[in-house]
Amino acid sequence: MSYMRQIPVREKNIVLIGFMGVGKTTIGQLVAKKLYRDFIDIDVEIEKNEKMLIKDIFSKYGEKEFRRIERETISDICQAKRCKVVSLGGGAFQQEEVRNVCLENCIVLFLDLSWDRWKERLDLIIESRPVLHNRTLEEMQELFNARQDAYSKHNSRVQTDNLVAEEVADYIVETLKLGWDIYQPQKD
Ligand SMILES: Nc1ncnc2c1ncn2[C@@H]1O[C@H](COP(=O)(O)OP(=O)(O)OP(=O)(O)O)[C@@H](O)[C@H]1O
Ligand SMILES: O=C(O)C1=C[C@@H](O)[C@@H](O)[C@H](O)C1
Ligand SMILES: [Mg+2]
Repeated sequence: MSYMRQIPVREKNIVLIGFMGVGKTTIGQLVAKKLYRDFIDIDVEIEKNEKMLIKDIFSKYGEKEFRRIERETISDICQAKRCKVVSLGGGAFQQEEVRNVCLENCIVLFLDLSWDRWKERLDLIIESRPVLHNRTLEEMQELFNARQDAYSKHNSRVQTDNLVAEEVADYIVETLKLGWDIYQPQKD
């Protein structure tokens, strides 16, 4: 067995996962502010490093290349940084390597939102999410359902259906401070 240096819990990065549009970016920023931590949004990091919008990376290089860049960006940040709040892109947790690096080094919080509430947000997000382009609503629902299995690997889940972003952020801060519902997920 390889020797792994334990990261003290209070220094671990807090990573937010969940389907696109559930609020990872919005809520991650709020949580970071409340905990006096720096905030890192992986989509923003990628756009900064590549000097391109994500939708242009998709159209110029394709999704496979985007996923490679995404995987490397997350891996570097999750292993090198401490005490950050990190919001992932909605598809990142589909990659096993991303799940492993996050669950080994960070506290992973799943932002859960029902399909019915999610549908109401579609107009807000569709333009900048190429994965949703050219899909019918039924196909989006299939993708939503297909991704839930990967999101089930987390250390804690927050049901966000009836909460505004500020309330979700407050709930997360309380959860972390009081150690509510933080558990180890089953291995893949
Ligand atoms: N709890 C909430 N209640 C209502 N609206 C919200 C809530 N959280 C986020 N929103 C709104 O939903 C939209 C999408 O939020 P956001 O960009 O934070 O999602 P995301 O999870 O980061 O998506 P992606 O995976 O694509 O990066 C924004 O317009 C945001 O204002
Ligand atoms: O859910 C997805 O597959 C994506 C979500 C966004 O955050 C971006 O990472 C990108 O648009 C892909
Ligand atoms: Mg986001």
